[in-house]
Amino acid sequence: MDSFLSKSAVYKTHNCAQLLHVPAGTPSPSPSNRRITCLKMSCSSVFPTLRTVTISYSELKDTSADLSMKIEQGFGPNGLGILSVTDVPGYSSLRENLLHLAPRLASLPEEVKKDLEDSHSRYNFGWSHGKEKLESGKPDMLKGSFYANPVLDVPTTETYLIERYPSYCGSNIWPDTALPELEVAFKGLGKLILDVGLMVAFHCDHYVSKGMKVHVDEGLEQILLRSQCHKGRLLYYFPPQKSNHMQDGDSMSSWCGWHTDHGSLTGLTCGMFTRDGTVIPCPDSAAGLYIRTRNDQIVKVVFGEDEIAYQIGETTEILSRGFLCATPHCVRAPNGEEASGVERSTFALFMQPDWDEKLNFPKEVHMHRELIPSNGVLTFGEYSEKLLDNYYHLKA
Ligand SMILES: O=C(O)CCC(=O)C(=O)O
Ligand SMILES: [Fe+2]
Repeated sequence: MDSFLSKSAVYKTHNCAQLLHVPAGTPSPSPSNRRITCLKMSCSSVFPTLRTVTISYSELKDTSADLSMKIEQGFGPNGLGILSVTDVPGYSSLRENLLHLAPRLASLPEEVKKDLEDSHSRYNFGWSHGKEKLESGKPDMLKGSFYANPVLDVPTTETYLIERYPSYCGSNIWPDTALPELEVAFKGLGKLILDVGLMVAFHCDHYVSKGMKVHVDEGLEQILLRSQCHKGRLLYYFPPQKSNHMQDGDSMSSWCGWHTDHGSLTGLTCGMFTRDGTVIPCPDSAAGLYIRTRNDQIVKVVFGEDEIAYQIGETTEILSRGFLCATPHCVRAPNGEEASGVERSTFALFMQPDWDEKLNFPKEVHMHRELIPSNGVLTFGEYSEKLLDNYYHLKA
């Protein structure tokens, strides 16, 4: 296991760190006989730009296909923690329809957005702006989010569950009058990303089961299939203001701070850049999604508009004992004169275990160790509420 988790090799050429990827496909105890190839990339900014590993929808649908190699290249210990799925039928129009609604939602009158807020769930349903803390501890004013469960409007009516796990067991809040199109567009895209995500999960289980014993009920696919608390997030990044550009952390994470998603698997659309709601090419090629690799290299990651990207969350890294690795990421805002007025909209689907799913944490956990009780057992809902305490104000 140790050598399987060995780091990828990095060397420098022309001032540009080249990430060498070590493909395998079978968790191998011996890295020495692996073939080494270099991923396609360009060096348009100080940081190299890497293309995601891709899997086509038809490959993914084939349950007899062995995609272990691609799963390892994307999600394994030497991967970036991201891969993308191409040619998903119906995806492009669902993405465009929903992303166009983000600037419209953000520009609704303040009193209308206030009615879409839900403090009880710590703003994990409906509209959320300026409620999360940045790395600096200041409120995050740079992005607005709209959260909803794309599958269930009312996951439960049990009061004790809603009290215990407010961020998952609450109900959706839709802007029925102000933006009635949002509900259909959000649910349509969210459900499609979930369906494709379940296929990705099937192949992840296949890959992990080559390296460790995975109980039938405890694989990623089954955990996600029985979950009632997947959460979609429509994100709108406000145009960067020169004044708050550098003050909150470094310019790298100027739109969204460094973090790892805490759930199981996150589906992500390619961001759409607009100015006053009209789609534009991004004027700064350095703007967008960045990832920190396993050996602390920072790379810009790109994938096509018509592809759905998937990232591994912390819970999967823990439960798969590191065979699938979560990845720290952030979003960089555009810089320069031409960046004025540039907005970015995107959608993330956080696929995660059910609130009462018991997580058996391994003895040695390298993240959030302080949250895990001595018997190593916590429900996913308990684990998440503890994590939320770090990002929002503590519950009264
Ligand atoms: O905006 C993006 O591309 C990423 C958003 C993200 O990382 C998140 O919502 O967790
Ligand atoms: Fe994220």
